[in-house]
Amino acid sequence: MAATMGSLIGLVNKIQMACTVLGDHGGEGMSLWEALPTVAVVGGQSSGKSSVLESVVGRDFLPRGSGIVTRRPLVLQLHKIERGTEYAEFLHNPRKKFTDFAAVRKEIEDETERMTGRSKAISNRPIHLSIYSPNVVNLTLIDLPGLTKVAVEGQPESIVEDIENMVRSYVEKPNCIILAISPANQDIATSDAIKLAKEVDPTGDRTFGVVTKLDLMDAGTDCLDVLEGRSYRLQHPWVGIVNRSQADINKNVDMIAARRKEQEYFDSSPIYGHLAPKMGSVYLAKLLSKHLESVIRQKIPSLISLINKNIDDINAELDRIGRPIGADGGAQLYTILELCRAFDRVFKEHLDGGRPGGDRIYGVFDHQLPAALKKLPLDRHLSTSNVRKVVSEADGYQPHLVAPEQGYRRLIDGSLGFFKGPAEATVDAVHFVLKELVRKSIAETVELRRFPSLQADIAAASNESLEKYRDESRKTVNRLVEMESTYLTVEFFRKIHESELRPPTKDDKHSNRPPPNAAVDRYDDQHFRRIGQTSLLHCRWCDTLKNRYQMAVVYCQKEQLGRMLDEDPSLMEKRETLAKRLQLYKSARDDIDAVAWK
Ligand SMILES: Nc1nc2c(ncn2[C@@H]2O[C@H](COP(=O)(O)OP(=O)(O)OP(=O)(O)O)[C@@H](O)[C@H]2O)c(=O)[nH]1
Repeated sequence: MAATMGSLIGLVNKIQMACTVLGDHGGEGMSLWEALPTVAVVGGQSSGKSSVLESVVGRDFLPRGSGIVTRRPLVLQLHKIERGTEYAEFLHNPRKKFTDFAAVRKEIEDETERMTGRSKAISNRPIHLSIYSPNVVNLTLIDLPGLTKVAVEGQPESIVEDIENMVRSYVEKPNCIILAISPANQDIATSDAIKLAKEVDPTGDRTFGVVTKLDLMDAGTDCLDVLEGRSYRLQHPWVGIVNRSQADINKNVDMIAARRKEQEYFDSSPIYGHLAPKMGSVYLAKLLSKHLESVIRQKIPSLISLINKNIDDINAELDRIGRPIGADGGAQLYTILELCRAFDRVFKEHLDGGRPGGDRIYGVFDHQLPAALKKLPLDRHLSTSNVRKVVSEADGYQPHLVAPEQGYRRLIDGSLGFFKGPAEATVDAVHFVLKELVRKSIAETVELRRFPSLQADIAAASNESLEKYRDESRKTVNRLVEMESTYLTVEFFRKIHESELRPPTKDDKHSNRPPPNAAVDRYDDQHFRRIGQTSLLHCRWCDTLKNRYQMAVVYCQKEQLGRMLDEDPSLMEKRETLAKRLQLYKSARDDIDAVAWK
């Protein structure tokens, strides 16, 4: 890994900003925020926290005042730029570039109030401030409210504990680098910062001890025991600082001048002179930056795996609840058509194989219909006695030459009438199978799951089509039956006549065909049996009545796109959030890849 130092910290800055957009400030579970190293400035009130931060930055920009000034964590990201004027930017107002740092201070105050009101309450929602300057090192610092021992006027008693809890919630994270500020004019043993640091980081691995107000120590006392690590041992060297005094601030001594003055203090100090190169705010900034980089470097593999895990989790969740759909009409129409195609595929698989259910249609044709046809009372209708009755009623006793035409017509019409029942029942049976398959296909189309309205619409459109096709099928089969009746043409009777006059063939011996001369007796049983059999033969031919069902074609109406794609609003919102998170995690991963493997 040949990543440059600056780019590593720049990367963390970027990911931290992403976390803020994600609303991820730590808390439940292992968040990305918690995985990132940060530097938190901790100390008692008036210990000099703001002063240290400002001298690290080299600018005055933090709110000043008595009592509790810092009431929201301030995430301060320092970005080193090569040249140009320095400026500041807030994440809550990213379009505005601040070049006036007094305005930055004002905005911090205003933004604090926006969250907490004018009260002296505190909030753990951080304010994000980025400062771009040629005079800073890449560093992310978090300014936290000062630890206090007593609540002041207007503050609830719980404030002491609330602040401690908030500060603790930051510094107890194993990735937090603690900048513990203690004023030199107080006993280090009573330092709030050291007390808390000791509690959350007993080995002192991630605590940087900073002693302020060295210039304010009583004459004849010094802080060498602390600065040389004898009073309280930490893994990192202690750094002494001399900030601007209140008098300096009042005189508007500028920061650059203050840094120079600080360096002069150490260089010329008879007590601290030997430590001079390792003292002061400039050195502190470099020390922190270097440490932060080495920490980030170690963290990269675990950061990548955490991001990958988050991406996997979000993808799984999105697969479960569905991915966001486009907002414009064209995209929605496309989505709907895609969904309809998905449904169509499932439905066709049911019909053509791949999924069960379509075979029941063949069952209707192969079993149900033949069984019903077999049960038709044709034998009774065409029994000799009924044939005699029908023929006698239709043609009377008028002698008919060969075939009693009216009688034939009535017998065949009557027989064919029986076919209508099973034919319509077949249409209905197929209709119900198809309807059931539509229901099943909708339920089985995974893509449709999130769109209850579209499901209902597809069901309605499909059923409407099926209903239409049922009517058409009924008409068609009835028409087929009627066509068979009108088939009794002159030709039909001529053929019967011819067969009556034809001399008997060999085959006739085994048939019931009477000898030609029997035709003379027009009223014997043979005659009527023959009429019955001819009618039956004709009707049996009708068994081949073919069903001409057309499978329902399902289509979607283009109208009502919005209504069809309406979803549970909370689900929609969740999906949008997840999609946004996913995008941020992916870009964070890209950033890491770009820095880590450059
Ligand atoms: N002489 C001198 N004064 C200092 C030094 N550090 C801080 N001060 C002064 O001490 C006062 C408090 O300093 P701040 O930097 O505001 O302290 P803080 O810890 O941020 O205070 P709160 O935000 O109120 O908790 C200011 O008047 C500073 O000028 C220092 O090293 N030397």
